This record gives sequence, C-alpha cells and structure tokens, in this order.
Amino acid sequence: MSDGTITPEENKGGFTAREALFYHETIRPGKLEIVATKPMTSQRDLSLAYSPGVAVPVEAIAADPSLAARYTAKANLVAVISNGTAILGLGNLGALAAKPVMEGKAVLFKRFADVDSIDIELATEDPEAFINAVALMEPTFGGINLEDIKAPECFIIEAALRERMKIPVMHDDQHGTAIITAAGLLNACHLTGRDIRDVKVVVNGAGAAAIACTALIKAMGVRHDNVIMCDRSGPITPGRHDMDQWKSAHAVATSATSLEEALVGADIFLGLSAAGALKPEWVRKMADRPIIFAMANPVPEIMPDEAKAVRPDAIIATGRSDFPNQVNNVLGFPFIFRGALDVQATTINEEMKVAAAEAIAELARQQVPEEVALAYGKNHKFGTDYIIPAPFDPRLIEVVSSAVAKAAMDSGVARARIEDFDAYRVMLRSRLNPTTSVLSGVYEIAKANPKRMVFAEAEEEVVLRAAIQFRDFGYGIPILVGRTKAVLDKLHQLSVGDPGSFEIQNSADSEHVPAMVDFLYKRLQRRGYTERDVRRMVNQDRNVFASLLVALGHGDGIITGMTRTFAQTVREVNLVLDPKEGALPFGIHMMIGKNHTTFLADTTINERPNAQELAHIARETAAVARRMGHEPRVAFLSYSTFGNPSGQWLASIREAVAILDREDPGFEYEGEMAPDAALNPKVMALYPFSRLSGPANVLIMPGLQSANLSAKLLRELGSNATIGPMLIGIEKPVQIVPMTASAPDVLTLAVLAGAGVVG
Ligand SMILES: NC(=O)C1=CN([C@@H]2O[C@H](COP(=O)(O)OP(=O)(O)OC[C@H]3O[C@@H](n4cnc5c(N)ncnc54)[C@H](OP(=O)(O)O)[C@@H]3O)[C@@H](O)[C@H]2O)C=CC1
Ligand SMILES: CC(=O)C(=O)O
Ligand SMILES: [Mg+2]
Repeated sequence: MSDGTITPEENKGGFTAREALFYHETIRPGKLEIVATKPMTSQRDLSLAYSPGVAVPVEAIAADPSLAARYTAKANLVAVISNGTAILGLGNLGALAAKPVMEGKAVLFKRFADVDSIDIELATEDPEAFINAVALMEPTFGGINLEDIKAPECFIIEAALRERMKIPVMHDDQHGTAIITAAGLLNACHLTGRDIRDVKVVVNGAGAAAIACTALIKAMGVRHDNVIMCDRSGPITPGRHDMDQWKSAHAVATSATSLEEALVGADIFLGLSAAGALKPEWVRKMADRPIIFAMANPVPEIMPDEAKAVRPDAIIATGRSDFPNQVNNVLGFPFIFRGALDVQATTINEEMKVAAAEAIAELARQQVPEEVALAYGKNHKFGTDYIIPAPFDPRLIEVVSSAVAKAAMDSGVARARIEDFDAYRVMLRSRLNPTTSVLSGVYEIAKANPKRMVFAEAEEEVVLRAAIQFRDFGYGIPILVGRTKAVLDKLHQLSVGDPGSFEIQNSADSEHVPAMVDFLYKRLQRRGYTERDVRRMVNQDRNVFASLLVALGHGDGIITGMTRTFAQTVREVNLVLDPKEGALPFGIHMMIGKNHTTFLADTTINERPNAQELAHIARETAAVARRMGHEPRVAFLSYSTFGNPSGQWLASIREAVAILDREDPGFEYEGEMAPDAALNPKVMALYPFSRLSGPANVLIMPGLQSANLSAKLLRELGSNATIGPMLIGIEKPVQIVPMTASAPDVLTLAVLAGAGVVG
C-alpha cells in the first residue's frame, strides 16, 4: 500500500497514522455497510421484496406520494453530500478524498440518533452542477446534510437547494457548527460573568463555518461592531475590495491591521480557520479569563496546553474529542435531523436552530449521567473544563431532538404533529437503548406507587448515582446504608444540592439496632450464633443490616451486590430473610434485542433442578414475563429435541412438562427442545405438533451450568442488552446486582423490585 506522505508511526494524539489506516481497512474496508430489515431467505421473501410483491407499494406511492414514508426507508434516510472542497481544515482535496469523512458522518447519524445515512461525493466544483445533482435526488431522501463545501460556493448551493427542495437541507459546517458554538459560548459567558451584549469577539476564518457562527451569535445578542472577522489577509474592514458579499456583511471599521492586533483586549477568540493560526504570544494580550474556541480540525488554531501555558485563566475549547470541551457539530446534526424527520419538517429554520442551541447549553449545566463518566473516564461537572455536553451523553437525543421537533411545530414547518411529548421522549431514548421501551411500563408502575428501597452499599458512587435518580425520577424513596459522613461527602461531590434530605441509615448510630439485634438473635440462637456474634453482624455487615431494615418494616426492598460476590451476598441476606412461602429462590436474566425480549432462568441458584423445581421456575418466570407485558411462550431447553437424541438428562425435563400438563398453567409451554427448535421458525416448522404458537420468549434451562454460561455468553458475545440477574422467591424484594453493574443497571433493578415485577 502506498500512503503518499504519511509516516506510519506519526503520533496523531492518542493513536498513530498506522492505527488510523488499520481502523479504516480492517474487518471490511470503510465504515459502512447496508443491512436489510426484512428476511430474504425463501422464494416467498423474494416474491414479496422484489417482483411481483414490490409492485404493490409502487402503485400505492404513485397514487399517494406521502405513502413513501410508510413503505420505504426514505423518511429516515439522510444523505451526507460533499464535493471535498473544504475537507475539515485540510482544504480542497477533492471529492474522493472526502469519502472517509462523509462515511464517518453517516455512521455518527446512525450511532447517535438512529438516522440512516449514506455518503455521496460529487466530483464537481461547479455550484450549478452540484445543485442539479442534489435536487434530482429528492425522491430518495428525507433530508440532505451538506458537508465540507468551501465558501462562498456553499452559500449559493445551500440557498438554492433550500429553495428547490421540500425536505430539510442543512449545510452542517455552517449551521451545525453555529448551533454548538452558540451553546458553548452562552455557557462560557455565563461562567465568566459576561453579558453576551458586551463581549468583544475576534473570529478567525471567514468561510462557511465562521460566517454562520458569526451570524448566529449576532442574532443571539452579540453586537455587530464588537466582532472583528479575519481571513488570510487579516481583519475584514469596509475598505477592503477583495471580498465577496458574505464577507463584507461582517466588515467593521477597526484600527487593527492583523489578527494579532485585533486580539488585544478581546474577550473571545473563535477559530474556524486552520491549524496553528493563533500564536501563544497573541493570546497573552486578550482580556481576563479569555474564551478561546480553536475549532479547526483535525489540528486546532492553538493546542490547549500552549494556550494554558500563557493564560492559565482561559476557557479553551477545540473540535477534538481528546481534549476537554469538544465544540464539534457532532453534538448537533444527528439530533437536529432526528427532530426534523420525526415531524416531517419541510426545512430547518432559525427557530429550530435556536431551540437546539439552548437545549444543548442547558444540558451542560445539569448533573452528568454515569454512562458519560464511564465513556470519558472522568467526572464532568459544569465548569471551565465542561461547558458543553459530551457527544456520548445519552440525554442529547431526547433533549435536543424534542426541542427541535417542538420548534418545527411551533413555527409551522412540521407536516406531522407530535401530540404526546413525554411518549416521544421515551421513543427517542429507546431508539438508542431498547431497554427503555421494554421498561417504560415498569417505570410508570413504580411511579404510581413509590416504594422505600434500601440501597445497602450507598458509599459506592455507582449505587449513589442510581439512588439519586431513583428519587429524582419519582420511582421511590431511597434509604442509603453507609457511614453518614462518607455518604454525605459523596452526595456533595455528585453535586447534590440538598444531601441532608436523603435518609441515611448508619449501623453505628441507627436507632433500629437494638430491635435488629433482638430479632436476629431470636432467629439465629439455635443455629450456633451468640448474641455477640449477632451484634457484630448487625454493626458490620451491610447486607445483614439492610435486610433487617426491611425485615422490621423500615424499607420495602433491598438493592445490593456491588461489593460481594453473588453467592456471598445471598448467604448474608439469608441470615435474615427466608424464601417466600412455598417458593424456590432462583434467578432470571432478561435479554433485550431490537425486536425481541427473552427471559432465561434459572441462571443463578439451583445447580440441577428436579422436575418440580423446573415446573416452578417456568411458572414464576412466565409470571414475570407477563407482568412486563410479554405473553409468555415457555420452552424447556435441552440438547435434545423431542427425544432426539435420547439421554439420561431428559427425564426431569419431560416430567416438568407433564406436571404443567396436569395443571393447565394458563400459558404456552413445550419441551424438551434445542434452542433452534424453540426460537427459529424454520426449525420449528419441522415439528408441526409443537404447542408453541411462535418463537419462545421464556427459556427454562436444564441446569445452572448451561443457564449461567448462556446468559454470560449472550451478554459478552451478543448484541443484546441484558438485565439481571433478577432474583425471585425471597420473602421481601431483594435484588443482587453484578459487581460490575453500572448506575443504570442498579436503577433498573431497583425500579423492577419497587414496581413488584420481580422479587
Ligand atoms: N469544530 C467543528 O465542529 C467544525 C470545525 N470546522 C473547521 O473550521 C475550519 C473552516 O471550515 P469551513 O468554514 O468549512 O471551510 P472554508 O473553506 O469555507 O473556510 C475556510 C476559511 O478559513 C480561512 N483561513 C484558512 N487559513 C487561515 C489562516 N491561517 N488565517 C486566517 N484564516 C484562514 C479562509 O480564509 P480565506 O477566505 O482568506 O481563504 C476561509 O475564510 C476548518 O478547519 C474546519 O475543520 C468546520 C466546521 C465544524
Ligand atoms: C467537524 C467538521 O464538520 C469539520 O471540521 O469540518
Ligand atoms: Mg465539516
């Protein structure tokens, strides 16, 4: 492979050039492939998808064009189109070289907002030819994202396409960038106590991004006379004759003749130009607490450490992900198009842009969820190193897209209405995380009847984050078990304004301890424990203490598991709590795929369940599935399908089926069967006598080995989201999370327990 001028080992900031090339080459070349949404395995599939079946939607769309949204991918499909004349800050390298960037944008559309997207590179620098090519593609797409087209052609192209096309067209380098820049600037001004109407701004660059950013910040209050814009020739002043209409709109009279002079006393530097255009010695002359947005990609106008070296008081942002404050249009375009597509907006107007900027700015001021901390390996908190949300913040889709959709409706450019914005926000969240929609009913049940949930390990940050959300979202009242000062300090670190309002239970000073010792001693005195042993356990074992809180009625359920193994935690809880009467404790894992939810049991406790136990596990798991809104279809799994091959393990499974036969449990069940006979319609068809009306969604495993292995393999190798294990059959709701659980995992189990769905 010939790499031209690239030195393979050159460090690009966290990776080498060789690694970047390997990333693009490996698995299969590039970053995109097309995945079909319908099966295409049989003659019938072929007839439906292609001729003759496809003729039916063709005729329907010909009769009513709006039906294209129903029968084709159009309504969720955005083209990322470039001619490669301004690829990042690398300049005009042509249409073909732009392809990695455009493929990348298409991937970001999918990853961040579930918008399907394809890159299109057009080999022309003639605006007329470009406009005609794109306008002709209107039937294909729901939206057009123009990218990396240099000024001034980009202005002509965008204006013409907006005029000609009835779908949203946005030049992202202009408006996407402007929206994010405005959001970041609002917050930087807020932090430094500046009024946007008084700030002095120097913009370096007078191209697509710079001109749009300047126009938007002026629309939001920055004064025209307070902005000096520079291009390669220096400040843009009324006297210059080498300018087009877009540059001259921003001309101001100034005595400064260079970027260096313009920067003297400036509050804000906005760089949308090229690598290294800002020298450290010029930064030294800016106003106190200067705001420096060096947004050229991939190398900024100044590196953050160089700027900090001369001005430690500066707030610095770049377009890159490897420094704090990534001011990059990735925070905008996926969510802006998501909102626009969802209301079938005819355009993306100023109201929608301002709504997006305000929503993004506001989000940065709120507490940051744990997923973001995990993705970035550190805690974000609104301040000089966090003025703008991080792209992996899962709230962005919900907050920004709903703000954009609402603004489209309010400003009269929406062709479809969203009636219920709460439901829309849930739908937005579930686009990225299918567990959201699966659990939405459970959340509502929990909210309707909020329970007191004991978080046994409240000194763990993950647990505390879950407890805070448990309370803030109205799912119930968390009771925090831990040393009072340690818990209060942690709450404070997590920016909780009123730590004292949480109920903390500390075994060192809890008023409940004497009654707990009394209760537990009575229970254990004939099992070899002295009163002293019991007192020590109450004081020192958080699971015993938490279980006693619940046993004595001070809480409704327990969440634990982060600091001990599952088996150890079960042993500690069992000292205080018994199985439910007539019940067998066991565990369920719930696997959530894009289009299906499957329950697996017993994945945690019973090594080799007998027939009665298998039947019990099946009944209880079916009941959990039903409580979560799934009509259970239970399969007793085996290596054998209906006796083939035979073996000594089958007897207990067959007997479990026979037990259910005798009692008519009110749900579908079948067995013994191998996973393919339970899940794959084609294999199911080989057994027409099978009583399952569709693929099984409750899988009863023959033993703990296969159950636990399957759950963990699916978690590690599959693309499914996993919830669990969920513990069933203890007299009070107790949920034991895996030691590696994240805050959302802990929260989910707390809500499931509180809602009475599991336990
Ligand atoms: N962080 C982000 O999200 C984004 C960052 N960008 C970055 O902004 C930059 C510009 O992109 P875009 O507007 O699309 O490109 P354009 O080609 O439209 O504009 C480039 C502008 O930069 C000016 N310029 C180039 N070098 C210098 C220099 N040394 N000093 C002063 N001005 C200079 C050019 O000046 P002249 O007019 O004299 O030629 C021109 O006005 C790129 O680096 C790009 O990566 C863009 C979009 C988003
Ligand atoms: C981020 C981006 O779009 C650019 O640098 O061009
Ligand atoms: Mg760009």
